Amino acid sequence: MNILYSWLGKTDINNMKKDVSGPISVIALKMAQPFDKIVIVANSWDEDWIDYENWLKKKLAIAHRPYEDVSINRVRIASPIDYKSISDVSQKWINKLSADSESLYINLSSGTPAMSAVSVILGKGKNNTNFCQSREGGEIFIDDIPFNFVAEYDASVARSISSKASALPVQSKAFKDITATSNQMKSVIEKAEKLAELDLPVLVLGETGTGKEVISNAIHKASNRSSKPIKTVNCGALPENLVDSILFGHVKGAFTGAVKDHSGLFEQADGGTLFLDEVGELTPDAQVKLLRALQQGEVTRVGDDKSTNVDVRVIAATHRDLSEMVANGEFREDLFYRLAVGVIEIPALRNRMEDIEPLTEALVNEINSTASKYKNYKAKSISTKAMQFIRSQPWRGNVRELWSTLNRALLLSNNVEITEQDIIASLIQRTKKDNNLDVHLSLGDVVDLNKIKEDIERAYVTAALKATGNAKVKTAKMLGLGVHQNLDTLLNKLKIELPKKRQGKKA
Ligand SMILES: Nc1ncnc2c1ncn2[C@@H]1O[C@H](COP(=O)(O)OP(=O)(O)OP(=O)(O)O)[C@@H](O)[C@H]1O
Repeated sequence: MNILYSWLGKTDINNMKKDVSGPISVIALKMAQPFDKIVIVANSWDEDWIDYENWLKKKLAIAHRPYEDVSINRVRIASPIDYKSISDVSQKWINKLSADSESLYINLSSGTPAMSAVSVILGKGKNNTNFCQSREGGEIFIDDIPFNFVAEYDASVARSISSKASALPVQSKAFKDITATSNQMKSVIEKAEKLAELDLPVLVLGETGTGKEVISNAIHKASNRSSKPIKTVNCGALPENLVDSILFGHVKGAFTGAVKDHSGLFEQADGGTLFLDEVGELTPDAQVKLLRALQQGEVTRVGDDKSTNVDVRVIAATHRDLSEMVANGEFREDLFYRLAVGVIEIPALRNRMEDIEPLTEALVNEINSTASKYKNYKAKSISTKAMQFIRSQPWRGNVRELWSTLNRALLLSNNVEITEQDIIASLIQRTKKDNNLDVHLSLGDVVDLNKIKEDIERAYVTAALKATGNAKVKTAKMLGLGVHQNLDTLLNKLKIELPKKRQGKKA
C-alpha cells in the first residue's frame, strides 16, 4: 500500500478556496504511483476541513485515482513551532503509517519549518519512507536527503551519555538555586536542562522579573560551553549608531573615538554563549545585522576588511509577544525562527502560587545572609499572617518585585518577625492610570455606558477584594471609596456577596 502523509498547510486551504492546486493536491494528483490512502494531520482551520476533504476527493476522482481513503485528523500541539508536541504527534503517525504501508511518502511542503524538520528526522529512521515536495507551478520532486541521521544520532547519543556521566553534578548544580516547587516551574527547569545539553539557540519568554536571565545563565552553566564566557547584551539599550561596534567590534580609526581595536560581543563570547536580553527591542536594522551574523557564523569589525569565524550559542529573552510582533511585521520572521529553536516560557508568579512561599523563604535566607555584614542586623523571619498576605498579592513585577519588597521589609523593619504591616509598608504603590481609553465610535453605533461602567466596577471591586482578603475597610481605601459603607452600597448594586465570616466554635 502507498500512503501519503502530510500536515495541512494554510496554502492548501487558500488554494482550495480558489480552486487551485496546493502542495498536498499537487503531490496527490501527480505522483507517478497513485496513493491508496492519504492521511492529513491538522491543528487548526477546522471550519475548512470538510470542504478541503471533499474538494481533494473530487479532484482525485476526476483524475481516476483512489479517493475513498482520504482523512483529515485532529492533532493537538502546543504551537506550530513547539518541537516537543509536534514530535509526539508525528512519531505516533509516522510509526503507524510506516508499519501499515509498503511506501510512505511524507509531504515536506505543507506546515511550518518545525513540522518539516521533525518529519525528516523521524522519517529518516524508517526504511520505507520517501520525502516529497511540490514547487509553485505544479512540479513535484522526491527529496533524497543524503544524510544518515541514524548513524549520526547513535554517535551523538554515545557522546551525550559519556558527557552526561561526567557532567551530571555540574548540570544539576547550575539549576539548584532556582526555586521550582510548582509543576509549571518544574517542567520549565526540566526543559531548560534538556536544552542546555543540546547546543541549540533558545528563546526564553516571560513577563518582566520572572527569571528569564536566571534561567538563561543556568542553561549556559549547565552546557558544554560553561568553561567559556556568557556575554549579555540588553538589546533595548543598544545605541543605534553603536550596534555594529558593540556586537561586532571595530578597528582603530574606524570612526571618531575608535582609538584602538576593539572586539565585539560576538568575538568575546566565542566558544561560549551570547545572551540577547530584551531581543524584541532590536531595531529592524539591527535585526538584519544580527541575522546575517547568525547565518554566516562570522563577523566583521567596523572598518575591517576581513571577517572572523565565531562559534557562539545564542540565548534570547523577551517579555514581548514575539509571534505577534512577527505577525505585525515588527520582528523578522527569519530571525524569529533562528532564535526560537528551543522555546522556554516562564509563567508569571501569580500563575504558580505554590512557588510563592518557598521563593519567599529562599529570598529571606539570601537577604539575611547578605545583610549579616551590617553590625546591628538581626536575621528576620516572616510571620504566618505576613506570609498569607504575600500569597494573596498579584506580584505584577513577579520575583523581582517580591525580592525588592522583602528586601525593604527586612532591612527597614525592627521586628524580628516581619508582620503583614511591614510588607504592606514595603510594597511599591502603583498609581493606576487606566483612564487613557482610546475610544473611536462611528455614527450609528449604540453603546450601553451603564453596562460598561458596571463591568469596570465589578472587575475592580473583585480584584481589590481578592488583594485584601475581603477586608472591607482596606478595599474601600484601595478603590478610593472613602468609608466602607460606600463599598457596601457598591456591593449591593453589583450583587456581590462576601463569604460569610466563620463563627468561632462556642465552648
Ligand atoms: N525561580 C527563581 N528562584 C530564585 N530566584 C529567582 C527565580 N526567578 C527569578 N529570581 C530572581 O528574581 C530576580 C529577577 O530575575 P531575572 O532578572 O532573571 O528576571 P527577568 O525575567 O530576566 O527580568 P526582565 O525581563 O525584567 O529582565 C533576580 O534577582 C533573580 O535572581
